[in-house]
Amino acid sequence: MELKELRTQIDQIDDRLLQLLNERMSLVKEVGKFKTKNKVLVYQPDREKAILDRLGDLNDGLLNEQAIEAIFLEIFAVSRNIELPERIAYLGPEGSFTHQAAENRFGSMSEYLPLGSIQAVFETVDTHRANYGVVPIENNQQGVVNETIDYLVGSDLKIVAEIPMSIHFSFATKSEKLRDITKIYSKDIAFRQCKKFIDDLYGKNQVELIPVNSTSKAVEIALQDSKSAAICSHIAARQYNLPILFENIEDSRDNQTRFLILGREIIKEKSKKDKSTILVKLTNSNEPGKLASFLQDFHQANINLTKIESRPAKKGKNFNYVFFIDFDGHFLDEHVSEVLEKHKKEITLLGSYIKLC
Ligand SMILES: O=C(O)C(=O)C[C@]1(C(=O)O)C=C[C@@H](O)C=C1
Repeated sequence: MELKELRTQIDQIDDRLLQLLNERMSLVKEVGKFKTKNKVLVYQPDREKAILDRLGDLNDGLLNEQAIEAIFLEIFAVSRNIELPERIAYLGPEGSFTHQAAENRFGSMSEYLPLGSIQAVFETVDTHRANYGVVPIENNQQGVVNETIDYLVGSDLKIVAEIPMSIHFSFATKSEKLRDITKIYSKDIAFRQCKKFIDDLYGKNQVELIPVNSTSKAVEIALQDSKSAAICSHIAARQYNLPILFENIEDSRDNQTRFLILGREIIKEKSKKDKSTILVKLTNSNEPGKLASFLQDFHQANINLTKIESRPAKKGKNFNYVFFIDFDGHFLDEHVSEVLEKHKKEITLLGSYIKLC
């Protein structure tokens, strides 16, 4: 078939796609009216996941799972904005990996607020200046982000979803010849994680590695100096239109960060596979066996604990601790609700949400 004919057919399909998308959005608008009237949350991650799963099972064409997900996450984001414009606060700066995680989930239609600290993200959601907040909670190479746990302990915000994201670095530069590059800018940690790539490309000592505060800053500098490059997130390079020469240059493919989406209300709908997060402040926690007997109740109810972190309670003179616990199951599951009820004085439920990792 001639190119012209192929393009005519593509145009016809695009016309149909547009019409179908608009039909979809009319229905979404009705859903929005229902939700406003009945005070139901706009963001329903379990419903989105169910749609993706259904489409994945149905699919027998050229699109792979990631492509379907990317297209539909963008459609959901547009839908949510039609229902109610969303404003997302995240730990900045722009172009950070948290920004990338937020955009992956909330799409390009939402309004984004880059903030300078995890505390500011909590405050902004708490005071209704944003609908949701996105913060990192742990990295599989470097452990938990204590600051996030500490603010979860001190705030009324809830966890509405988790976003696991593989951390990939890109090599971006204006230079057309690799051998012209004399300086590479990035965060310290990024140099460490891309050491093999840099050594392979430049050998030892042929290029100066200059650490800066954020990978977005690295991009800004590399944009000014065509004899330099930045090691950065994909989103940062794209934002400043700095050409990416190599993608996924990190030494280890296992580098994953988990982010949390924070909201003001707990998600009540269950999905096929949920997890929950609770905070536990044991009364008389110094009594021997207190923690063990508390955990035993979970074990007896057949609840699988997947994480337990302890943080200083920061109250009183003693060494008291708050436990941050993740387990499989939803707070509405009978076997879970019984244990939560038994320990209701000691437990604060932070949320039940779809388990993605
Ligand atoms: O089903 C809903 O509750 C909707 O609001 C519709 C829709 C969608 O576009 O399919 C949009 C947002 C929700 O997060 C889930 C699904």
